[in-house]
Amino acid sequence: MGTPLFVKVCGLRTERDVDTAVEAGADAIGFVFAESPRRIDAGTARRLAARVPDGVLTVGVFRDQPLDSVRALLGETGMRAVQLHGHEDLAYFDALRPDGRTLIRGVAVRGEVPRYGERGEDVLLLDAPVPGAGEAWDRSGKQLPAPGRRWLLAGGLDPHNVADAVRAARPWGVDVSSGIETSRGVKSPELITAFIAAARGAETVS
Ligand SMILES: O=C(O)c1ccccc1N[C@@H]1O[C@H](COP(=O)(O)O)[C@@H](O)[C@H]1O
Repeated sequence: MGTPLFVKVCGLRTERDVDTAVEAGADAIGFVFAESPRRIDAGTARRLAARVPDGVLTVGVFRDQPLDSVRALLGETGMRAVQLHGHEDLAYFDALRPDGRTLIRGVAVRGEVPRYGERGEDVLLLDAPVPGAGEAWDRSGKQLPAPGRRWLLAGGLDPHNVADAVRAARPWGVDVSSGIETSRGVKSPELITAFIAAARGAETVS
């Protein structure tokens, strides 16, 4: 058996959805602070994050926001990881590194796939050109990160396609938002559970 697939579910906004994700075995739960229909305020994030057990990563998602406000929100909400999904440069990543949080670099893949580690990130997240839009990106002919690299596949995944996507791309993990929603920003407990089960199911196929 290989390394277990890392499963992140993103854009959760209610206690019910957080509890469902934890019970279903999510490895990470994303809370969006970037401009988005899924955006939540600091108080809500702090309350939701307090329900997440230690073994599950809480991830604050940001996009091209001032470093000071990102730092303040991370501290206030107790997030254990930060996902930077915009044009944040190496200096921006370097400034956050001493805080000791897991650094996730979200990249909208348009042309070539960026190499793992260019910002010193712990995890590289490869996403569609419009983050959180539920669109897949064209992976054909693309040089994906080497096996063993910590990278997440995202963009248009759902309970029906995640297993095939994992078998084809062989990522270290997966991330989903739209594919576990009934309408934009509204998560479905059934879809959260189905997604995590389907992703885990893909691990058993060699
Ligand atoms: O979800 C959002 O609204 C969002 C906003 C800003 C940056 C990232 C965002 N989400 C990320 O988008 C992918 C999943 O997208 P989808 O499954 O195709 O809807 C994932 O990395 C989220 O963290």
